[in-house]
Amino acid sequence: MASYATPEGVDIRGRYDEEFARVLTKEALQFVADLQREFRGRIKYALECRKEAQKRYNLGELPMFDPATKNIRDGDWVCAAVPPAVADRTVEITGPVERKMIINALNSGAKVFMADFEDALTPNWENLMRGQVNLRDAVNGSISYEDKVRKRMYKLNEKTAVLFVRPRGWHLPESHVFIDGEPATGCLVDFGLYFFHNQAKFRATQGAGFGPFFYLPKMEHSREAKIWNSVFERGEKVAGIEKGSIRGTVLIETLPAVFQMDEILYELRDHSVGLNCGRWDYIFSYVKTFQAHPDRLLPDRVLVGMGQHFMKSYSERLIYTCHHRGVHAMGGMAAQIPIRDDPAANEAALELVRKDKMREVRAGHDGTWAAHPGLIPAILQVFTSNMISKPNQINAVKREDGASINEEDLVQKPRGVRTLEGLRLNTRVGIQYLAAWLSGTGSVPLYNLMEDAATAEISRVQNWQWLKHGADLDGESVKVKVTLELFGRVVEEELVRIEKEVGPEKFKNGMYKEASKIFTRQCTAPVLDDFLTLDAYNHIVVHYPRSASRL
Ligand SMILES: CC(=O)SCCNC(=O)CCNC(=O)[C@H](O)C(C)(C)COP(=O)(O)OP(=O)(O)OC[C@H]1O[C@@H](n2cnc3c(N)ncnc32)[C@H](O)[C@@H]1OP(=O)(O)O
Ligand SMILES: O=CC(=O)O
Ligand SMILES: [Mg+2]
Repeated sequence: MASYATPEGVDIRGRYDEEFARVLTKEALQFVADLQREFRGRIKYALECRKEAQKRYNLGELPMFDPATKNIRDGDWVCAAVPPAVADRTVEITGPVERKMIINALNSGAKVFMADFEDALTPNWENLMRGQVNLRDAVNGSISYEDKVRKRMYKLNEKTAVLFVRPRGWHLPESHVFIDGEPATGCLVDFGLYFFHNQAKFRATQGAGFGPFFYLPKMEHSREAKIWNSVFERGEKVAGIEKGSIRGTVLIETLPAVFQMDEILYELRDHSVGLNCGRWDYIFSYVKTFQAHPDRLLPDRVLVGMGQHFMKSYSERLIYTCHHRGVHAMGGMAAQIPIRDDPAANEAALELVRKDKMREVRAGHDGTWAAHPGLIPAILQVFTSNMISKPNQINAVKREDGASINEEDLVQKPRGVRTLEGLRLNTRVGIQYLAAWLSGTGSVPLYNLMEDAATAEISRVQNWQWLKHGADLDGESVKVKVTLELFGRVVEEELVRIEKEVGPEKFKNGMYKEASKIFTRQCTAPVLDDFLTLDAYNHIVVHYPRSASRL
């Protein structure tokens, strides 16, 4: 049986495939193994620090600005100049590293495409390795895809979006790649393979001498940004390219990170191209951080938007920080997507997206995200007609008022009602998302909204929080408390509703029952699981020669 040629200490346990073998070369694996060996100690320490910080929040502490790094916040430094290739980031489309979607996204008219190994992707072996093959072909310009059923051929246009790649967060292991007897760190595999194969071509064709470009997710502290900075420096050294060639935009999508924005930019100051408001994970992180604070229960998920004081404060402080340091302040993702079969509903969804983007551009954001190509013309229109300067507003909108946004603003309790329908919707969405994720699809349309790992996390932790603290639900004629009994009934009833909605055939062949088990266990766990996908990951690991997964 054919197998991968691996360097000393590296063991590939995923399926062998000739195409994958062209990515998993001995030299590329050596690069990944070197990264793993050099940084594993620091990564473990950073993850331990997250746990320690959480213990303090559980004892009642609130996240805050660190007095020890006041000099960095007060300092008069700026990040390296923005590379010309990414000066204009008015609209960025995002999507999983799936072949057809990569082509569609690069051709979409967006300025940037963020190819996602993270929130939008199930990190199973096939998706990850095909994703690497697809990105290599995309950077080469040779990517194509044939839809045989629709008799349609996909290939790249003359002009395409600039590619950014988002590797997984620090917490996710890659259990198909063992290095010195331990699973590799997922993001080092994603970064390492992509960088090794594409860095030279990318700089020559897309980055005008700079790149590759990355989005860096889910960090909680500047020490994690410092590790990424060292990883970038290591990559530059191995490739023999100038320091500052590689660039990354950090997603501010955890509550602790909002108090570290200057420090994160400072650590990455030679390699930064800004920050982005990862609003969905941010909401998830608010619940996680305050998991032991019964006075900070979230209202229904649909009510936690950018209008909540803590969310508004976060985006404005981010704009102020980025512009102060000379880099882009990127907006986030509106969850609405086009609704094909209902023009009125479609227009209403588009209007919500326009409103969200209007708020962002007026606040001073330099660009924003689109979940779907159908939204790009409207978003582009809102941004280009309302920006004070082009191609970005870095120097035009300073938001000096952002300096006075304080710790209280950033953690202010969200307002709104909690309802039984909220509990039901969380459950219905959480189970359906997880069923899709287990089957290999990491972003799905549900009830006319985009759902991915970040939005599903909100459903999970909100249910957990309401159960843990016995939240009272509003709007019922008699007082209703969220209890295990009530939740058990809701899960049963929502499963029946899901079966009705998707049909018995799809329900039987899908992973709904398995998803319901995992989701229910996580919502009722005595101690909150750190991540939905960390536990669920064990269910998608398939070692070769084939061993049974846990399902
Ligand atoms: C919280 C966060 O992290 S946000 C970032 C992570 N999340 C994402 O990136 C989500 C990206 N978006 C998507 O995955 C999809 O748009 C979904 C799942 C929400 C909706 O998908 P679908 O229902 O399949 O979309 P729909 O059927 O309308 O697609 C129409 C066409 O647009 C394409 N398309 C849809 N979304 C995208 C996208 N984001 N990028 C590229 N192409 C896309 C489809 O491939 C399809 O192409 P085709 O006509 O050539 O076949
Ligand atoms: O990654 C983006 C988010 O909103 O989460
Ligand atoms: Mg996210």
